[in-house]
Amino acid sequence: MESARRPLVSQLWVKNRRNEAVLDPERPALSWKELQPKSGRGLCLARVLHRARGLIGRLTEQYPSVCHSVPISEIIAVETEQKRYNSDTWQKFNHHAFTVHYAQRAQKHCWRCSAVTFWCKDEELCHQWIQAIKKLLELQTSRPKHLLVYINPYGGKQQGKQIYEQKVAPLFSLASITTDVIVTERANHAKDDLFEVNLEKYDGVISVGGDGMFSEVMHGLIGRMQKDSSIDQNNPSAPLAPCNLRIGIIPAGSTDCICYATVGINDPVTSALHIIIGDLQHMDVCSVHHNNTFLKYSVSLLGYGFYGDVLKDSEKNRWMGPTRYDFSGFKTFLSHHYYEGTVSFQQANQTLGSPRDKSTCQSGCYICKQSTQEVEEKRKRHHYNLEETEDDGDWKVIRGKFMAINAANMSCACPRSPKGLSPAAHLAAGTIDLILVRRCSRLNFLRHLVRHKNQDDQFDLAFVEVYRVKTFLFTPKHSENEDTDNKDVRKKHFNQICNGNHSSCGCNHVNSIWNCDGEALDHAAVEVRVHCQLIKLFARGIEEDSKP
Ligand SMILES: CCCCCCCCCCCCC/C=C/[C@@H](O)[C@H](COP(=O)(O)O)NC(=O)CCCCCCCCCCCCCCC
Ligand SMILES: Nc1ncnc2c1ncn2[C@@H]1O[C@H](COP(=O)(O)OP(=O)(O)O)[C@@H](O)[C@H]1O
Ligand SMILES: [Ca+2]
Repeated sequence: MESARRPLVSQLWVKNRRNEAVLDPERPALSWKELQPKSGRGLCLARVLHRARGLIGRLTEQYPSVCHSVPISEIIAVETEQKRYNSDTWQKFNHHAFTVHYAQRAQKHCWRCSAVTFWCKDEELCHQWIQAIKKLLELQTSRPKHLLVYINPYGGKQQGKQIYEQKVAPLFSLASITTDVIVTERANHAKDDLFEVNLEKYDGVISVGGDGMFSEVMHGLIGRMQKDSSIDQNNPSAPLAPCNLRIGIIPAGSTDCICYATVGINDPVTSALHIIIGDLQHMDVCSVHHNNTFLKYSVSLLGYGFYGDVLKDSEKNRWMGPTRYDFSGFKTFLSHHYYEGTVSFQQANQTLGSPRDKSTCQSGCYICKQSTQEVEEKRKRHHYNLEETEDDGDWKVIRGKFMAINAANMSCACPRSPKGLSPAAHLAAGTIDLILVRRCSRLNFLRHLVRHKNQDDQFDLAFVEVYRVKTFLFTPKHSENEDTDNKDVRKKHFNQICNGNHSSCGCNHVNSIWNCDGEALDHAAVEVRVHCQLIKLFARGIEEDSKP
């Protein structure tokens, strides 16, 4: 037992160079460092070059005695080397080699699967190393072994199936992860399936597609949990049962903001590696109700006005792929609509930070960690039927004319806006950032939009307000029935680019619609409530310094 904790230290060869390799179960990490060749026994060209490099390095103080180190938690697999090296190396080491595959940070937030082959002088040493690494890998208990995968073949650029088969499946198989793969045949296929399937045999569910596909998987899992726990989703104040299965996202959609904002990049290989090593990121979920009827859950953006109109117009042009949003965004910008209504909300406790904070939510975020403890205590109290002591503040009511009402449950960072709609929003603090953009000129609205692309503060404008809240209500000024009936009111909302036939401008509504993670809601009047850390993802949040 004692020997299992001692480091394994051996001389192994990497690319024909002698290295000292150390497998330290205490750290726990695998490291290797090139050893300088011994003097004497003649001078071969390699040795001369090596010495010269050492000398130059010492003179310039950059001798490359690089020590490579890989945490065990980031090793993907270890395998006996098959014959793929030139026969010289193969002969020299009598065929004894093993290869370690590991996750390596490439560019910012982008991970790649790298491999290093260690050559051993004898078979026993080779076997000892492979067994020692495998033993440490077995201790990585958070890694998934069996996954259920849903692929939307029509998301984004319709590449979901190819992305999964070419970039992800080979990595899963290298890591000995087994999968049941379902290519969806219709909308809601994944969601409906998750209500029926035996989930006990899986360690996680993977969504291959965009935010809409993720939303389907999430609705399936959350809905199934509530059904199994006899919780009525129509009750807006019911404490929901959390989902134990983690969800993984392989980005293959149009915005992929849930992936981008939880991993830092929308890259299928990076996401696959986070899944394999069993990362964990808790995430808040908003429930949306209308008149005590459950409508939907949201994790990224709930947007009324501008983003609702963009969505409505873009659905007609799905054939354009992700470009549909830019096209409809441009059209919606020109149509320049505002909507009247009342927003009421309770501001969150100040310990949960502010949307104007300069620091952002990152891996190991202390505000989210604090919420983890609170949510655990709250669930315990609920389990033992103890009373809740909510100290939420007063309700604030704002009546007005809005260009946009955006509720960001996370930063909503995506390739279109790398810092997102609310750069300081938290992934798991149990809060939503409510952004109100009041009626303003086209130029001012453009100024606000442009700030999503640059470093300027998009909230530092007189017509923009932002609040950190736990719950909010929205009531449109005009009743929802009017929307389809009252043509006179519609006319009041014409503007210079709308010629009155409305077929192209999409402005024939007194009310806008809610864009809920890219899906349209059927009602404008909504009650929204955040459920702290309801779901878990195979991710780790944004790493501060993720350079190689
Ligand atoms: C002048 C440049 C202005 C650029 C403004 C970019 C703002 C981008 C904010 C993005 C927020 C994204 C929130 C994410 C929501 C997603 O869950 C959801 C679903 O994703 P899925 O398709 O993967 O399933 N996606 C969406 O609803 C798409 C929202 C995209 C909106 C793009 C708006 C482009 C606006 C362009 C205005 C151009 C004005 C030019 C005037 C000269
Ligand atoms: N096989 C399918 N056929 C049609 N629609 C589907 C299918 N599978 C999933 N969907 C639906 O497609 C919509 C968009 O999916 P998503 O993955 O978000 O792509 P995008 O990012 O391009 O919008 C979602 O509403 C999802 O429910
Ligand atoms: Ca979508």
